[in-house]
Amino acid sequence: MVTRASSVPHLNSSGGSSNESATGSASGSRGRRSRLPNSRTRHVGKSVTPIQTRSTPGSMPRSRSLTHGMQRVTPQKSSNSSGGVRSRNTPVFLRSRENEIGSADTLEIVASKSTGSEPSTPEDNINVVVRVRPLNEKEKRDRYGMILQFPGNGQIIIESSERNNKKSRNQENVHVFTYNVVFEPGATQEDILDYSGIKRIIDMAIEGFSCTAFCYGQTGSGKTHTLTGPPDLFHGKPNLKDPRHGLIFRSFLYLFQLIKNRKDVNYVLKASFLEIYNERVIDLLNPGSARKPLAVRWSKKSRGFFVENLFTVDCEELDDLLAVLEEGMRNRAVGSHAMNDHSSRSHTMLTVHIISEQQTDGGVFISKHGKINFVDLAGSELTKKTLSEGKTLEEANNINKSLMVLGYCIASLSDGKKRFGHIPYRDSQLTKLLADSLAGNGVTLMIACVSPAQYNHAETLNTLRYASRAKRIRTKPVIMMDPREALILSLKRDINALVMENDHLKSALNLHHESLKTPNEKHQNGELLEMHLERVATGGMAVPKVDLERLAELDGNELAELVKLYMQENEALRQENNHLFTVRETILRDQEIVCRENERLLKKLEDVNKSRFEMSSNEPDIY
Ligand SMILES: Nc1ncnc2c1ncn2[C@@H]1O[C@H](COP(=O)(O)OP(=O)(O)OP(=O)(O)O)[C@@H](O)[C@H]1O
Repeated sequence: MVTRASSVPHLNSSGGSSNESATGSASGSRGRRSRLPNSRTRHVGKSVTPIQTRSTPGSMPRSRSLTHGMQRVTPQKSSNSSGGVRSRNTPVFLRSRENEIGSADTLEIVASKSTGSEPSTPEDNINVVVRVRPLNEKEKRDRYGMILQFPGNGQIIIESSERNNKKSRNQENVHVFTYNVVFEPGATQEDILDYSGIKRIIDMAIEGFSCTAFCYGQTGSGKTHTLTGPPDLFHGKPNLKDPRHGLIFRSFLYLFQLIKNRKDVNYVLKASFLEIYNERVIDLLNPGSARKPLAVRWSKKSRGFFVENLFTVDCEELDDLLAVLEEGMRNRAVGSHAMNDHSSRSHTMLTVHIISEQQTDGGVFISKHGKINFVDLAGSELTKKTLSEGKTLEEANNINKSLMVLGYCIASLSDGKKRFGHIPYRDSQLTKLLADSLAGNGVTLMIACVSPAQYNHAETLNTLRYASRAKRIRTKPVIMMDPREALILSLKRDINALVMENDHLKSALNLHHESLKTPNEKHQNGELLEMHLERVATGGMAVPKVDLERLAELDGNELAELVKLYMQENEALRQENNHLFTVRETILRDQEIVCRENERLLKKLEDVNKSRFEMSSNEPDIY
C-alpha cells in the first residue's frame, strides 16, 4: 500500500523550493543541439581542454573558523499505518525521517591557511536515500510478491523471502532500516530532484565544494532510470518537457537557474564524462575508434587521483551541458541480459566543474572550484540469474569485482576503528575516483536503488545494508580555492582584523588618556599617532591592490614579493597592536595606582577632619 509521507525533508538551503517544476524551466532554453559539436570533442583548443579530475582520500587542511548550521525538519503527521494525519503538501510515495542528515546548510566561507576554506562542520554524513522501483512486467507476470513495506519516517521493512518461513512469521527474519528519505515505487523523477537533497548539493557545488551524487544497486534496480531516465529519451530529438527525464537533466536546469540568479558572481562551467569499462577508463566525450584507455594517476601535489588527458568541454549554455549528457549516453557501453535489456556495462562519471569568481568586500577577487560528479554505477549481478556469458560474463566479473572493492572501502570507512587504517582505494579504478567523495573533502548523496520483488530479496537486503553502512561514513567538506588566493585572502582578513583592533585600541586609549594625561604618556601617545600617520603617509598601510584575476600572470618572484608585503604589513600591525596593548596595560596600572593614591588621600583627609572635630569638641567653651 502506498501512503503519504510522514515528513518531508527540506535539505536544500537556498533557492530550491520543492514545488519548482524542473521541466517547466526548460521551456525557455534555446533549441538544443542533438549532439556535442564536433569542434568541442575533437579539437584541443579554446573550448576543449584536457584537465585532471581530482579525488582526495587523504588529509584536509586544518580549519580556522567553523560555524555549523544543521537543518532540522519539522515532522508532519501522517495517516498511514502508524497513525496520524496526512499533510496536504507532502508528496505521495515519499518517506523521510524527522531528523535529517547532519550537513552544513549555512556555510561561512573563510579562507584557510593553505588550500581553502571549510564549511561549518568538521564532520558531515553522507546523505543516503533509497528509491524502490515498481515491479516490472515480468515480475508481475510471474506473480512475485512485494517484500518491502514502508511504515513511514524514513523506514523500510524487508520481510523474509519465504513467506511461509517459520522465522519470518516470528518476525525474527524481518529487517528494518532507516534512511534520510525513502522513495516508494510511485515516486516521480521530479520527487527525486525535490526531496533527495540534490538541490542542496548543487548549492554547495556552486559555493566551491566537491560534490557527488551516485546511484548504487543490483542490475535492473533503476539506477540509470533515476539518473538519466530511459535510454529512448536520447534517441532523436529529445522532448525537454518529458516527465521521464532523470536527475542529471533536472539538476542541470536547477544549476543554470541558480547561476542566473547570482548576478554578483561570474561562473565558468566545464564538463567531462568518462566510463570505467572492464577496469579501463574511457573518455566518453572523445572515445576514439580504438577506445584507448586513459591513465588514472596519483597527484602528490593535490593528494588525489586524477584522470590524465580527460577532455573537458566548456559549457556556456544549458544546451552545451545537455549535449555533453547526450554524447556520453550515446558512447557508453550498454548490453543486454536476462534481467535488463539496457544494462549499463560500465560505471560512468559525468563531472561538471563550476569555477566561480567573486569580488569580496575588501575588493579582492576570489575564485572557487566546485564540482559535481554524477556517478551511475553498473549494477551488481548474480550471473546465474542474468545468464551472462562470454563478453557479458567478463563485464559482470569486472563490475562485481569493483563493486566488491567499493563495498570493502565503505565497510572500512564506516567502521570507527578501521576508518583511519588502510582503505583499499587502489584496488579498483572506481574506488580511486570515488575516494574523494567517500572520505575526502566532498559532499555526497548516495541513492540506493532496490527492487521490491521477492525474487530479488538477497540483492535488495544487500543494497540496504550497504546503504546503511554508507550513512555512517563521515566526510570533511572544504571549499576548493587556489591556495595562493586563499593565502592572500587570509592575510588580508588578518590585516583587516588587526586594523580594526588597532583603531579600537587607539580610541580606547584616547578616552583613558584624556583623564590621565601625564607628560610621559603624552609623549607616548604622540609617538603612536606619529607612527600611525607616518605609516599611512608612506603607504605602509596600503599593500598594492591585487586583482586576483591576474594572479596567475604574476611570476614566482612577484608573487613572493606580494606575499612578503602582506606578511610585513601583518607583522607591523601585530607589533603596533602589541605596543598599544602594552601602553594600555601601563595606563591601566597607572590608573590603578592613582586610584589607590586617591583612596589613601581621601582616607587621610577623613582622618584629619575627624581628629580636628575631636580636638574642637574637647576644647573648653570660652564665652
Ligand atoms: N522508478 C521506476 N519507474 C519506472 N520504471 C523503472 C523505474 N526504475 C527502473 N525502471 C525500469 O526498469 C528497467 C531497469 O532500470 P535501469 O536500466 O535503470 O536499471 P539499472 O539499475 O541501471 O540496471 P543496470 O545496472 O543493469 O544498468 C528499465 O526498463 C527502467 O525503465
